[in-house]
Amino acid sequence: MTRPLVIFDLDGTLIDTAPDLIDSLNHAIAAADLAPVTFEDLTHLVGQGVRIMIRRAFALREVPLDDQTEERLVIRFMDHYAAQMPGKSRPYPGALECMDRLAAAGMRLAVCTNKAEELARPLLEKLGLADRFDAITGGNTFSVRKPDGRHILGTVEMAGADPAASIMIGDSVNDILAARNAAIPSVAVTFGYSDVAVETLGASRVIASFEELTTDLVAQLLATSS
Ligand SMILES: O=C(O)COP(=O)(O)O
Ligand SMILES: [Mg+2]
Repeated sequence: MTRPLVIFDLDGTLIDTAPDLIDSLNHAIAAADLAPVTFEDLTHLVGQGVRIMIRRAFALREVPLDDQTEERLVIRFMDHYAAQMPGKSRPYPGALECMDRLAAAGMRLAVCTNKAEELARPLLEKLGLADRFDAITGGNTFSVRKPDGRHILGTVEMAGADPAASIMIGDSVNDILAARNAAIPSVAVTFGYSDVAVETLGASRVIASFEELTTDLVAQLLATSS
């Protein structure tokens, strides 16, 4: 049997990056005199990478944003974020044990994030996690990104895995839609950065902690989808 591939979203799923995202976003937008954002704001801003996060912060404050300022603030964010990595970002409780358990059962792991690959990869390296994954793809790895299903399918291909033996774990609508568009099962976590209740996203399953992500659950979701 093909070894299953468990694909994790990064921000708000595998790693709690919110404190650093908020710090770097506030550092960037302060240069344009925008008021700082909070965690509650972040759940509406995050999900489509840095550029969209900055655009949404300006929209939130109802301040117009020209292309030149946008470019400058994207660089300001990226520089600040990269300089302090891994900062306060840590895997969610139970994430390491979960990955250990799945790997011990012969399952393979990948990351499919809308975070820029040049931020995602070093973050995982600095946390000592990068070697666990057969593929790490970001929002700029392909010409499309989540919710486009091809972001997931490209990740599966890069990992040398089979879409029919793959599942996606995520915290936001992008992850669950991307999984649906790739025709693979999905698991939504309740502890991430969704701006809506994850129960409404149509995931195959909802979990409140990584303890619930067992090898049995993965096997069960793959069996019912094939
Ligand atoms: O950084 C973002 O905007 C989204 O990242 P994620 O896809 O890992 O949640
Ligand atoms: Mg996420």
